[in-house]
Amino acid sequence: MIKIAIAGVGNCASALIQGLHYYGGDAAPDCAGLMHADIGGWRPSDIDIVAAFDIDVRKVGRPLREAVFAPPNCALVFCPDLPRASVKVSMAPLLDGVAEHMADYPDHQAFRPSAEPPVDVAAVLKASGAQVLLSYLPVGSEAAARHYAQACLDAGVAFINCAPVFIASDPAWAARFKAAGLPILGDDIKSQLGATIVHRMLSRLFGERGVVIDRTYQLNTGGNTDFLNMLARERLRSKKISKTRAVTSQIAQDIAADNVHIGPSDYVPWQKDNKICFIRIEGRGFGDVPLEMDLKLSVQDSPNSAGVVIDLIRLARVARDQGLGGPIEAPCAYYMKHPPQQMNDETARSLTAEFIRQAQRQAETV
Ligand SMILES: O=P(O)(O)OC[C@H]1O[C@@H](O)[C@H](O)[C@@H](O)[C@@H]1O
Repeated sequence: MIKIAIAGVGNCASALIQGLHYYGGDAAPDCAGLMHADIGGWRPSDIDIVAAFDIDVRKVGRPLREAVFAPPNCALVFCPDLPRASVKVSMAPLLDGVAEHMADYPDHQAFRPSAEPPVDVAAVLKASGAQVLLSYLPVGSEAAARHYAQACLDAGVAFINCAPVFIASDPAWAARFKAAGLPILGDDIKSQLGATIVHRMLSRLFGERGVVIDRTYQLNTGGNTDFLNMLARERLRSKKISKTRAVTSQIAQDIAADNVHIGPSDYVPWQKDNKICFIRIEGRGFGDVPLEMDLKLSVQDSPNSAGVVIDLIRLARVARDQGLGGPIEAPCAYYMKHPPQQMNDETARSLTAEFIRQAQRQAETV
């Protein structure tokens, strides 16, 4: 089994945990909806959650199978019956890992930090036997993200950083993971078929077809706690950088910062976990003649993220077994918005495929 721990029992954790059970049962024998059924001999049903951390009184102390459906979680329920055996959610140190603006909206006013004393994260990781920690902290949780990264180093655990806090892409942190012989995959999850991958692919297409991009925007609205938290503009610094670089790295020519606007745009409570993205690209083609493209994408945000995380967990385990420390470059570039090294998605995909093929070969010879 691949033993994982989860920091942050929000909508993304809900979708992932439902997915683990969904793909472990008879519901999807053909594995439709997965990018990879098997990575290095590991299937989704081989993933076991051995520890979970949160701070919300409605989740802490409860079995994870119940906590994932506790408010304010609102992810689509596509697999309601989760197995009985499940860990209890531990109280994490508060730090800055608390979403903002919850007092302003009725659905969120019941939020309180649990009165339970916070656990020692590294000690819980060690005692649970976790091999990989997944960070689903709210945007802007700079101190909390570093706390979990340090706990991974202390406990000998691989780290997957789904949040837009720069750890894998910070050379100092990357070096510390490398020295410890522990893989790190980050930063900021790029969803399975979401705003970033679509905007990147289209930006690249313009360049490949000789069309100059003059201006572009990506506006996103949603109604989950992630979007609520992002109303706090001061928490958005890294997120804006991450999302913007993910796209501008794919634009063939230099483009002035003023001509690119990418970000979370508004919180619309009734949208719940439905994220709606509007992309506009204005360019000039043959004869300098203008053209423009508008696109609307509507997705369920959390399953869209889980479709990527389910690969990353298995890649982290494979890398850990191979003794690879530090950021694993190709999967970081393929699955994350702000990797240590940006690549185009075609290159990142083929290098990741090669990494998986090698892991498969090793699994077959064992
Ligand atoms: O759709 P994109 O642009 O790839 O971004 C997706 C992800 O971005 C992360 O920052 C969010 O916290 C996730 O919930 C989300 O799935």
